[in-house]
Amino acid sequence: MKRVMSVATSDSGAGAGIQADLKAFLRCGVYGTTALVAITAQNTVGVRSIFPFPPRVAVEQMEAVAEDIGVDAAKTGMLFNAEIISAVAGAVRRLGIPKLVVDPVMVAESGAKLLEDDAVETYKRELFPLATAITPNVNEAFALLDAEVDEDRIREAARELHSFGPRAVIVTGGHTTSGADILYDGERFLEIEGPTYDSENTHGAGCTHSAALASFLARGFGLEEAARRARLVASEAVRHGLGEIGSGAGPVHALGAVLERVGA
Ligand SMILES: Nc1ncnc2c1ncn2[C@@H]1O[C@H](COP(=O)(O)OP(=O)(O)O)[C@@H](O)[C@H]1O
Ligand SMILES: Cc1ncc(COP(=O)(O)O)c(N)n1
Repeated sequence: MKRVMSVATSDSGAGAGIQADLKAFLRCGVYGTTALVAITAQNTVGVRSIFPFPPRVAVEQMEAVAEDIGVDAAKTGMLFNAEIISAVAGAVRRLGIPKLVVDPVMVAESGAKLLEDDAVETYKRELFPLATAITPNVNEAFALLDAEVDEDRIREAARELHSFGPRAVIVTGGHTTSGADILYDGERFLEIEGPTYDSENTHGAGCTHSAALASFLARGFGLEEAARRARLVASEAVRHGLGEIGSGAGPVHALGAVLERVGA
């Protein structure tokens, strides 16, 4: 079984973050491990507080897992500050993690800020160059470039983000009119299309997508096929989103489609 590590933050409501990643790993047929960098006190309505760990906490977890269990691919989620991003980048390099998906989480579905302002430069300088793919949503793509969101300029934004060194950029389409994820690999653009559901229960969609992408890369699929499968897993999770859990945006349900198929 392939081994995929999530380097991310805990969401106490378990809709996003490390908890969403583990559910996605299970859904995608890989063995999931975790390196926690921070804890949020969070529910479907909002984020009350954020407690970051000292950077070495993340590094020691990454080393412990790599030395015994191994890491075929990793994803990063909410990393919160520049020190943590820098320490994680150092560990990815030293441990020789072969495939890396960087989901530059900046703002929660509920509106809370999940990244300190001065951390954007560290992402671009230290972590993006190590990434197989970065997966900003449309708001994050433009925020990383300090630009206003403009749906007609997503391709330009992807091209500019590619210049920071990731092998590919996938701008996810959950908040765009077309709903397609836009993949740019430095040579061509691909529209990763799929069903779009009219649902408010999308808390954790981005986390599920990046964890699924890392899983399919670990399993040996090429980037395009992995991106198509990740789009499908994320959209299925949205389709089965749990409106009855909490009073805000309900959590996605990564295993919903699988449970439906087995009649559970
Ligand atoms: N309403 C939806 N229907 C189907 N797929 C969706 C929907 N919302 C998001 N997705 C998919 O979930 C993944 C995450 O997208 P997005 O919502 O852009 O990220 P984030 O959760 O980080 O804001 C993408 O693959 C996107 O296409
Ligand atoms: C710990 C953690 N990580 C990531 C997200 C983003 O997920 P979403 O945009 O779906 O709120 C979150 N809210 N909390």
